[in-house]
Amino acid sequence: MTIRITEIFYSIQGESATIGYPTVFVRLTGCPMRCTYCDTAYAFHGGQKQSLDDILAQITAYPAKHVCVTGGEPLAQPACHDLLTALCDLDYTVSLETGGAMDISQVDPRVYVVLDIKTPASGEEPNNKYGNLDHIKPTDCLKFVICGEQDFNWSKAFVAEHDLSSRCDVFFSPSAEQLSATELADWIVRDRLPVRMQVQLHKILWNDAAGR
Ligand SMILES: C[S@@+](CC[C@H](N)C(=O)[O-])C[C@H]1O[C@@H](n2cnc3c(N)ncnc32)[C@H](O)[C@@H]1O
Ligand SMILES: Nc1nc2[nH]cc(C(=O)O)c2c(=O)[nH]1
Ligand code: SF4
Ligand SMILES: [Mg+2]
Repeated sequence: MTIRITEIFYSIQGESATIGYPTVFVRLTGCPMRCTYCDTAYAFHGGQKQSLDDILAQITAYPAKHVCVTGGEPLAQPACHDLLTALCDLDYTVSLETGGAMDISQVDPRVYVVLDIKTPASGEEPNNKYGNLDHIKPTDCLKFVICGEQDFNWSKAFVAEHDLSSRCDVFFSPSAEQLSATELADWIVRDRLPVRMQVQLHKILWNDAAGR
């Protein structure tokens, strides 16, 4: 069994509930979606097929307790499930970044799922698998990457309609260089929304296109 990998690197978690923790990132190659703002298009193609043992050896070489499995779309490769379970068995705190086009029901329940709900301006809203919301645990996160005021209004209505904030942490994040973080924060405060504001910490720290 092999998994196609774009990169494995050690950095500081820049997003969602485990922000700030030293973390090993495993970026799987390939994605069925094409979000307008995607900062990781370099992971759509290429990469290298690697065995689970080789992947685990690279991860365990770093002194981190946290592993973030991301992409591309990690769940587009079925063997991602074996990787997630192997990492949980090694007692890592494992988070999975997923874009919501794939079924999350078979993800190891020890994994912290970060499920991105694609907004209209992402261009991928029709590909949201809304049945995934039935499998969200209180320890998971939902994330909305917001490109502008229409996205904000859509996300606000969606959170209210499904009472998402009572189910788990909900993050609103500005699409980098497209919407000002201050403006988004002002809207959240103005409308008294029960959501968590997030900016991508790694872009503030290193101004990388994708993060490291
Ligand atoms: C690169 S994706 C990989 C995982 C998965 N494909 C997904 O979309 O969740 C990781 C996270 O980065 C976010 N992201 C990508 N480009 C972004 C940008 N320009 N600004 C803010 N967040 C971005 C995505 O929405 C997603 O939450
Ligand atoms: N530092 C850093 N934190 C991240 N958290 C989620 C990331 C991702 O690309 O999924 C990411 C990333 O690319 N870099
Ligand atoms: S789903 Fe994730 S990796 Fe795929 S295009 Fe959208 S942001 Fe990029
Ligand atoms: Mg990134």
